[in-house]
Amino acid sequence: MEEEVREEGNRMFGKGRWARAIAKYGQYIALLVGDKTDETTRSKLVVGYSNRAEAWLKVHKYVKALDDCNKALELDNAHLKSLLRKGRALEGLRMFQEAVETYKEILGSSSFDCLSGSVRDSIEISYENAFMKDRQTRFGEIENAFETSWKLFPAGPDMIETPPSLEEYVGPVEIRRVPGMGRGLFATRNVQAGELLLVSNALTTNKISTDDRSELPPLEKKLDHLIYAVEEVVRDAMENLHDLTQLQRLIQLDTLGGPYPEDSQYRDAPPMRYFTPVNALPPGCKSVTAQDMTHPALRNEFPRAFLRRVIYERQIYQYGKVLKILEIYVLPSLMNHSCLPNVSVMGLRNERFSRVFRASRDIRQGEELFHAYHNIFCPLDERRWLVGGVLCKCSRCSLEARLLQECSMLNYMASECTDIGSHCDHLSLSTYTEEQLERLKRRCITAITAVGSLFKDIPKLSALRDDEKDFIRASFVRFYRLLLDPQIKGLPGYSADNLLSERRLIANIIIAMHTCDPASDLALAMCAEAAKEKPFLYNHATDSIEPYGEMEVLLNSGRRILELTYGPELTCRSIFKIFVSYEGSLVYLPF
Ligand SMILES: C[S@@+](CC[C@H](N)C(=O)[O-])C[C@H]1O[C@@H](n2cnc3c(N)ncnc32)[C@H](O)[C@@H]1O
Repeated sequence: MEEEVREEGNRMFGKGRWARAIAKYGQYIALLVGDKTDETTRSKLVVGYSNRAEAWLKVHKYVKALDDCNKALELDNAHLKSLLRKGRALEGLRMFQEAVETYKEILGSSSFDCLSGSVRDSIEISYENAFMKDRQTRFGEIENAFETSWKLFPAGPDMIETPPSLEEYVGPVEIRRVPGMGRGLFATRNVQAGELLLVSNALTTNKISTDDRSELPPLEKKLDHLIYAVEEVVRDAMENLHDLTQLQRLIQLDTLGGPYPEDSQYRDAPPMRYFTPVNALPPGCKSVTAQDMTHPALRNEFPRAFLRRVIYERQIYQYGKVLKILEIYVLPSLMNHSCLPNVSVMGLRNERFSRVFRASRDIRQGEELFHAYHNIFCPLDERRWLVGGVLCKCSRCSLEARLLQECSMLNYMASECTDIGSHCDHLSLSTYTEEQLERLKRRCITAITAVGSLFKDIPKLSALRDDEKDFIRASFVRFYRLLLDPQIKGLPGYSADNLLSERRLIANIIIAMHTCDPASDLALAMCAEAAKEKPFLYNHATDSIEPYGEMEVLLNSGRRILELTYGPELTCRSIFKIFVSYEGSLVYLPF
């Protein structure tokens, strides 16, 4: 009788009807328990628990799967299928260290050699993957993941199409309150340029199809998606209480928008353990507890109106338009913005939308961490309100605001830059007549010359430090970008030699560009179509331009440029997107 029930369970499993299979295996187990002393019954029970575990795995109920595996292993501690399923359940719970131990047990078992070659191979691969993920979670060792995936493909920009899947990592980072700015992230120790700070995966993402003509406006869809995502995570965590971490992260949903004094109850600086993977918690530090569940966010009590406003304000004020994609990152959402960021962000379009945060220069212990929310290569007026609808308080904006007030010529150049930009934004250059292009080009050339002389002729500007000059010049990058546009090629009256005289600026800007995502796009646009002739490299140390010919040399020079920019102690050996530009050619450098 019980065998019929088990077979029915197997049939349901074979048809992919997981819930039915789980119920049938449950029935099977219920018919057997009570008489565990009998050897045959014990082995039947092992199969029952183990099969149900497999069905739980199919529906991603890892705690339940783990529980069934443990019950099976209590009865037969050498049952390989149960050990294997236990390993997968532990991986599902992101408990990689325990998963590694479990796979090790299988590899060391006497019956391992009796398995078929392909099963042995797949177990070895599972072990290696879990090992790699464990190292990623605890030590931020993500280089292996890159190397493995990158090695599979030929070098070149295509590499970005195959980004590896990464586990989350929390490095030397802590949350602190920042006067007048809510909370921020800070370095807990001295960090070298290039060091990994965080790897975060999106809590939820929402793609909005552009040609969707349904009645619902995109914003409403995002809201629905967000609410659905909140409900899903809450529901899942309620059923699966070991996985409270994700739920805890929802506390941070309010960081999506600007400051809301009336919502101050939501705006605590939460403890880091909410964000730290279980295996990476310091000894003695407890993971999330049921007590932590008292926060309104965790009971999904964010009012819809609140979420709506959060999304509206982010969309309209921060970006000035409705975004096509909404991704929610929790810990990174506590990082404030600066137009002089010290953190670079690399977004991977893998299935979990991983974001990799690294120090883009040396950072001292206790220093606040900033990344750039938006394109920082435009004049102050275009940047200042892009920080969630509030005025940017970063040091670059403050200095620039003062200088623009005091220096009418700089002010004029800023409006000229914005005006020139509007030509590119609103009307594709390809629709311009020859004459219009020529006029635009001349304006750019005049502007470049004028910006160059500002820093020589105006005492307030010539007195600035070199780095301050550079970041103010970076606000006028558009002039250069336009001249590198294929539509405006030729440049009679403004030869490559002239441009080269501005190469120090260009080199600096390009180096700065990879410190933030949107700017990297700009670098790409700026460089992609440009001359592929002999490239040059700006050498900070000698303040000179060095010609390079060979790709091999370029790879080395990419590493060198980082060393020169960030200091010789650079130890980072991971993959970086580096744009090295010399008269505009682009190289995508893995190292
Ligand atoms: C993604 S959150 C960052 C975390 C935020 N400080 C918090 O406590 O939730 C973005 C918000 O932080 C504040 N903020 C971040 N960078 C800022 C900056 N440079 N100037 C002024 N406000 C900033 C703004 O209120 C912005 O809407």
